Amino acid sequence: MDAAIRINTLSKTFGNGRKALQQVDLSIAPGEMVALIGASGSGKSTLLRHMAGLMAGDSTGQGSIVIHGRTVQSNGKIAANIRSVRSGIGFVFQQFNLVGRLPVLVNVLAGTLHRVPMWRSLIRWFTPEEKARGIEALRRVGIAECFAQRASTLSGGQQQRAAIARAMVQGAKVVLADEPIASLDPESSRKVMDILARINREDRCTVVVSLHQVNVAMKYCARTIALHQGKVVYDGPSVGLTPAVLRDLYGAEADDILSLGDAISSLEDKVKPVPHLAWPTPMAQAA
Ligand SMILES: Nc1ncnc2c1ncn2[C@@H]1O[C@H](COP(=O)(O)OP(=O)(O)OP(=O)(O)O)[C@@H](O)[C@H]1O
Repeated sequence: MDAAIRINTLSKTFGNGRKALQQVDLSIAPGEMVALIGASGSGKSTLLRHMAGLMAGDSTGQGSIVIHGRTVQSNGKIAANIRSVRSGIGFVFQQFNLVGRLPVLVNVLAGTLHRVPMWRSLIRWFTPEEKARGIEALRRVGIAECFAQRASTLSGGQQQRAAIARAMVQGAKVVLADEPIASLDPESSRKVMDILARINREDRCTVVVSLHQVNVAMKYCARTIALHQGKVVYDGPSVGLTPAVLRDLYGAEADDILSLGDAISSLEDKVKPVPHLAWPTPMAQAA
């Protein structure tokens, strides 16, 4: 089967000479839910932004990203039809990216804007069917009753759930979530992760989620990709990332990723771990 996401030899060097990604090669199958972990500065956000075509990689090599057979970027150039390619990619940001003064439902329906004519998007006129779809997405994330409220009046966790509802309405087959629980309390974190797991399971949506802590990755994702200084240092079953392996890969920085005082570990008994799929031998190399 064709990969949902294929990344070939992608590198990114910022203007200041910082090598944020180095020769990244990855293939993610349709319907996978994959965690991207790594210490601060390891390149997680940069990689997700490249996948969404929000940033172009280096043009000195053969770097490319293809999502569901459509080129996002190739050799440092974002595809000319990126708007159309991006319509199949939902992006969930750490800071939600909702328009605070607009009602929740309008924010969610922004996910349909690639499909509606420009004049309708300008006056924010949506058909009853579109509104019903938006309400249904809000129901699935558990905040349908908030549809008419201004987005700014929602809690952080509710805003993040609205952001995921926006990706659902968009009909995204790939959802990229960049540290979606980094600024949330434990209970909200659990709800957001549960919703990402549900859209993965029920909608067969491919989900790539960057996380700081490996214990959250283990609970929700069968596969983890670990980055260190822009390189993929581990790609395999999440359960394989034992403290010893993490210390091998990250040295002293492993404590950051292992931190067990975080959010979801305190809710351990409430969260059902995902069944771990059989996975080929993990790729691990010295950092
Ligand atoms: N616009 C930029 N210009 C220069 N360097 C950058 C830029 N954006 C990111 N970097 C650098 O690239 C590296 C990777 O950053 P990135 O934000 O992708 O890491 P991260 O793993 O997402 O970190 P965090 O967990 O703290 O969000 C870091 O060293 C960062 O300082």
